[in-house]
Amino acid sequence: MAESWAGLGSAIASFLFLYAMVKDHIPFQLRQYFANFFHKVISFANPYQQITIHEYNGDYMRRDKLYAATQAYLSVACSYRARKLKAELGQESDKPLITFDDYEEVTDTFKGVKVWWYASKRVPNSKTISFYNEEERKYYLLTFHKRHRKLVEGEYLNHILREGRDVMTHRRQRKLFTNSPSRNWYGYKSSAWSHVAFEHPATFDTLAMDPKKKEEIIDDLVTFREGKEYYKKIGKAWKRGYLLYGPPGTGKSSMIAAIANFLEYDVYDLELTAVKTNTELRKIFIETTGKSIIVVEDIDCSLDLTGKRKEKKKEENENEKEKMLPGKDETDDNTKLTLSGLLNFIDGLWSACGGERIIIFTTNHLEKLDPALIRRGRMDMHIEMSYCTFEAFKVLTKNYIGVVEHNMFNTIRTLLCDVNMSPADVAEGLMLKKSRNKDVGACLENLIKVIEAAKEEAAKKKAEEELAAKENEELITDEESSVEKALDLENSNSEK
Ligand SMILES: Nc1ncnc2c1ncn2[C@@H]1O[C@H](COP(=O)(O)OP(=O)(O)OP(=O)(O)O)[C@@H](O)[C@H]1O
Repeated sequence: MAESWAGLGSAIASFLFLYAMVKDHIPFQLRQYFANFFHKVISFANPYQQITIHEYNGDYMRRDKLYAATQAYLSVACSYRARKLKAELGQESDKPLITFDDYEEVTDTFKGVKVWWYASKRVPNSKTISFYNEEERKYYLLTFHKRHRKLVEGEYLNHILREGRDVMTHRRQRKLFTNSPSRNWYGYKSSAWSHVAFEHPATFDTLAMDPKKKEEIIDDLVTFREGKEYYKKIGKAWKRGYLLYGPPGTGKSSMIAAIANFLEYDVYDLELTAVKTNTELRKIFIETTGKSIIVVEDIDCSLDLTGKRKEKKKEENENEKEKMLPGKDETDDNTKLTLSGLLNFIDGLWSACGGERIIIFTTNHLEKLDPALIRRGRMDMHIEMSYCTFEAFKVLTKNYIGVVEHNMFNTIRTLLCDVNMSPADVAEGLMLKKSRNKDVGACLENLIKVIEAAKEEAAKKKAEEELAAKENEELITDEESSVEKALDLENSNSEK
């Protein structure tokens, strides 16, 4: 065997030597013909096939999406098998991406089939004087056996795309958008949204509320996140609306942050009072992306029951009321933002625009909202954020002072039943402060004082209200009796 390999080696060497000698005397076309012929022979004999995935294709300004997904996939799936690794921080990310270095090869196995990945780059030829400033062109080379071609093309590449996108979603720096118009650095392209990094720390663990209700919400979110096929099957847009209502300081904004962190979505904080027309609302919406939450906080302060803008003059409002009834304002698209514009936005355009979007309205006054705005189907889940219950209090003590049980808990439980305290007020009372020597007992004592003061304040307010109501009642009774007396006098005079 060794002899035959040695014979083949020397035959090739002799052939190459001869070829080098006569190469310059062979016409170019013939040389080309030989090159093609050898290439065919080698391809025929080689049982392996290769696919190249370039970082930049055609449009050099844009990174190829398959390349980016492959890089993300390989960083998680097989980079640990490489000897040399490299780390980089992408523009859209806040976590370094660890992948295998150039000229490294790793293997992957999909459905029992082994494939090879090789990272490489094409370095520009320094001898060539190029008009353009040529840069390195990176690429991945995927090698697999020819008999697995169908599996690789049909399933493996899709698998990489899907998994890679998931990895990118987890790693990306999430954003908080607000609809204050801005111009980006391209100059020619203006955007309806400006953004900052979304870094709110609230999670469902830090949220103080009834644990059962919390479970229900998490369950609903998970069902939504995994419901792509289901929504498709039932012919509904992949979207969900949540209405959060409750008094100030009960955690509505914290809940939005917790949802965004749980689903890893971006947040679009829509300031409706800054939107002038229905057309503008549509334009703003079209610029949002999937995997996002669109939030309208204090919806009752943005639009009133009939949809008229708060700041309009009274007499204008009278005319507008007519026009702004749902379904009547199609011609007004360019002149004002209306309730029906918002309803159309939720039902029509929003449904038509891609999937995986959540819309959240918050309000302190549920009773002020138009039922049409919050009916099921538009706002699928109504979530009440209530005053601090004992269960919610325990979540706060666990997070704020690290205790789940204490002999002062019973007193606090009784007090919380007697008075309406928002979780924000309770949280403030529990804050570990230097003045309290960061002592748990001192914090709880302080909280008891705060709740007692609130209780006293509430009792005082109630007494004042009762007194005012009584005085009002007496005033009405006095007025009624004087009117009656006046009538009696008038009647007796007329009888005379
Ligand atoms: N349920 C809660 N769980 C944990 N922390 C809470 C909760 N409610 C309020 N807080 C604390 O109080 C602060 C204010 O709460 P948040 O802004 O979420 O209330 P809100 O209901 O949105 O108030 P508003 O209606 O005034 O906007 C938060 O930063 C948080 O620290």
